[in-house]
Amino acid sequence: MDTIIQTYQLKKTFKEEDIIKPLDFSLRKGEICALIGKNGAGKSTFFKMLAGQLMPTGGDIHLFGKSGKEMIHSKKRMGFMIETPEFFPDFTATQNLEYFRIQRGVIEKKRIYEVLQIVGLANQKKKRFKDYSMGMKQRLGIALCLLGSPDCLVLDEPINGLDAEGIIEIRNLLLRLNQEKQITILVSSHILTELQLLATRFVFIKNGVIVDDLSKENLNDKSKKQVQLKVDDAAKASRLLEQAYADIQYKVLPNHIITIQNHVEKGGEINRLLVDNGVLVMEFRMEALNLEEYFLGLVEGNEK
Ligand SMILES: Nc1ncnc2c1ncn2[C@@H]1O[C@H](COP(=O)(O)OP(=O)(O)OP(=O)(O)O)[C@@H](O)[C@H]1O
Repeated sequence: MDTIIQTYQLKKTFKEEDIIKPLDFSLRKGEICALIGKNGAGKSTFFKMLAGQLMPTGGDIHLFGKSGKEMIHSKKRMGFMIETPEFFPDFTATQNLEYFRIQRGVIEKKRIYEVLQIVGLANQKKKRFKDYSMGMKQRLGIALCLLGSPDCLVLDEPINGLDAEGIIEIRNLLLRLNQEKQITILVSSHILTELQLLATRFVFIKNGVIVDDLSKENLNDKSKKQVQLKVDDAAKASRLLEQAYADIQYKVLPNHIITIQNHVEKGGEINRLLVDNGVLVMEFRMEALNLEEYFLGLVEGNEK
């Protein structure tokens, strides 16, 4: 079974507003898939439907190939962290996990020590939860997800609010879980760069719609620099560019600015082409593409 999560036309409406538009998504075994979207894009709503915390308005969910009542068994193979769990502030990690172990019916007590070992909290046995750093709190949340020995983790913004050190801790932990324990991971964030070093696949969500779905390699290609030009006649410059390069990818932005996403290595040649044909080039620069704006479609302009 290579597909772990599959949704078919999954939809959620709140008060007649479509928060998740009919959405087809699949998570394949072994992936670390990042779901990237601004606040309010619908990430938590989507995850809550996967976890069974929210009833979909329409569509279907399959987990490990099972849906409906049969999905109960598949759920046991999943670990969800949708909101930071309510841990007892005066309890230690062990005491907190013992409470949830009993509540969730995990038989083996020794599993607590195993998961604390995995998340690197085994040597913090005496510290109370309220004295934990944000990173440690998140790691305990992940330890709780791991109690039932899941094959797949679904984590909603586990890096949110962490400092640089905390981000590295969680990133390394998730990489280890994926590589050493073969756990498939679906993780969300509203900041692409937080997950850029972690994920193998990037899915961008905007207003409840998946607007792009890229492998790590595709994303790296897109991260290349772009050329930005300010000209006196954007329409003429566009015509010249299209005549010279049939496959050119560019956008015309307000104020006669043109950005070019491919052929960036030919910057000098492009400049000469425009100038030789009577276009005044007032500014010419190479800049890194703001991937988040690009993928979430925030950049205004006439996309070719
Ligand atoms: N129970 C609810 N009733 C009505 N509207 C809701 C409810 N839950 C979420 N929404 C709305 O759905 C939209 C998506 O919210 P959601 O929490 O899924 O977004 P998100 O991408 O996870 O963002 P964030 O990172 O801010 O949590 C928001 O506009 C939110 O106000």
